[in-house]
Amino acid sequence: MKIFPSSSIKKLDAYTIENEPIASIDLMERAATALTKAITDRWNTETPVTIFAGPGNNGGDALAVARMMAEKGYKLEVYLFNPKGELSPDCQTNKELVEMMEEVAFHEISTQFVPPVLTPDHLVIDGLFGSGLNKPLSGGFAAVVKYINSSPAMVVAIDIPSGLMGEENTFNVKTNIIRADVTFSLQLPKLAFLFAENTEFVGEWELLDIQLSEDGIEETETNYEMLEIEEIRSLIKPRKQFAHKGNFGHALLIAGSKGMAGASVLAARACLRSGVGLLTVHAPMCNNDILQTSIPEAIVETDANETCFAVPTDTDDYQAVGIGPGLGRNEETEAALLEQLEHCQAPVVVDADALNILANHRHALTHLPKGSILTPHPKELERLTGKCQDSYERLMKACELAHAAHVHIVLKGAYSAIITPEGKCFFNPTGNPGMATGGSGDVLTGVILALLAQGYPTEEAAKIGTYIHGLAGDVAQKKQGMIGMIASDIITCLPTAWRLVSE
Ligand SMILES: NC(=O)C1=CN([C@@H]2O[C@H](COP(=O)(O)OP(=O)(O)OC[C@H]3O[C@@H](n4cnc5c(N)ncnc54)[C@H](O)[C@@H]3O)[C@@H](O)[C@H]2O)[C@@H](O)CC1
Ligand SMILES: Nc1ncnc2c1ncn2[C@@H]1O[C@H](COP(=O)(O)OP(=O)(O)O)[C@@H](O)[C@H]1O
Ligand SMILES: [K+]
Repeated sequence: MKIFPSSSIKKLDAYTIENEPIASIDLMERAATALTKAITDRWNTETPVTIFAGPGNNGGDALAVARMMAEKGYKLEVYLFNPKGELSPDCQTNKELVEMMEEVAFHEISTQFVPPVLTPDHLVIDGLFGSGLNKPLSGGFAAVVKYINSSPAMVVAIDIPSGLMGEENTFNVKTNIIRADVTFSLQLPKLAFLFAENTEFVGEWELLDIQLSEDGIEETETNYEMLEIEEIRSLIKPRKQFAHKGNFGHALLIAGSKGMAGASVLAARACLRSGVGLLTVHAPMCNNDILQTSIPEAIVETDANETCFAVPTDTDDYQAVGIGPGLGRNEETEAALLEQLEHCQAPVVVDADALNILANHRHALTHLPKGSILTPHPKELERLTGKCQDSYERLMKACELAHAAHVHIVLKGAYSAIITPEGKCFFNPTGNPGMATGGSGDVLTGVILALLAQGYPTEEAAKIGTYIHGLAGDVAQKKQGMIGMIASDIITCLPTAWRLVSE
């Protein structure tokens, strides 16, 4: 599913109007019908409703919703803010329609606004501004937003909370943005919904289908997309009847140190549960017995060092290498890692301590093996790129790094972003906060390593791996609950996740 910047949404709207064809006012009617259904499904006619409409088409939507809800018997009060005496044509039409309805208490505000009483029973519908917002709210509009935010009422935002920009909010005035409980967004999500710091404004969000032109969506370019199960399913290669383990690659995992054998065990198990033909784990001598007993399916190659990775190994026989989980950061490991990466031909998944070491040797980032993937969580990314003020800036910096180093990046978190060197970002919808537990990232490294070893192109390996990892987390959450689940449960649920997307 594509995610468009606000500038493209207007064009898409126009494309639909021209090519469906449909009159602009009828498209608004369609949006209002979907909005009214979504609202009336959740709140009954007993709910006192106060609607705040702005001068543009977001306000037009709100006024049309007011009319439709009044026709269903809701008791409504409507405030239309028109400080410049200028409404969009469709907003004007809907104003005239709602003004005529006796059952609606309608107020058009041009200067003085006496705020209505809002109780915890009230439902506020926010239709002040939508995707047409072009600067942070200020003055009278900011005052209205603050009033709504300070009230105890439930708030539903139409399309996007008023005051929130669709993409960048780094320099926005946070107190002047509506804090919605629910946002009903039209057709497609906004990029801003995917950032942690905006949940306080967006609340729970739901998409409403208003049948914007499929051709228009297809033709309009965007750098942002949400992964969907159909795409992942189409990427997974079926196994041939006479397939043998040689067809599924030999992966090398360089992981673990004294006290952190667990990270290597988790990554190795996840790799084996993701279809790899053979797996060799390179580990310090002290972890040999642990690995041999806990993962009989893996081959263990011991480092000459007792406690950490210190001697680079030959990678010629491997199709992919995973490096980092539980590696530690001592000097010997640092030197070994840099040398290992310099001489490696196969694509590498670089995670955890390997990323932290690279943060101190940024020059090495630019000559990673072709097809490599970095899998940082936000803190690891900032060690590589420098501090970021918010998720948008972090995403932009990750894009710059992917471009400069010519690597793919999986920026982890809720809605993990898979970023290509060309600047495309694919957001992952699977996963849940139960995965915010030590070791979950090691599992992801193992899954992506297995896919690279099987010969999946880098972008596909990152997409499939991230999606499956989150899906396994969702299956684990259903079985164990968010609080009780641990990273090993994600591994246990990988087979079910694979079945869900491949059968
Ligand atoms: N995209 C779609 O698919 C559809 C969009 N519709 C609605 O139309 C909305 C977009 O409508 P518009 O483009 O008219 O945009 P808005 O309704 O967001 O308002 C834009 C107007 O507000 C002014 N404005 C922008 N920022 C301001 C600020 N900080 N302070 C004061 N005034 C400001 C602009 O100059 C313009 O006049 C969507 O959010 C949605 O609710 C629906 O009616 C139909 C379909
Ligand atoms: N709230 C969440 N929603 C979805 N996925 C999450 C959430 N929290 C964590 N995850 C996923 O769990 C993994 C955590 O990785 P990481 O932080 O590296 O953990 P660790 O270092 O403990 O292995 C990532 O893949 C991340 O996307
Ligand atoms: K709004």
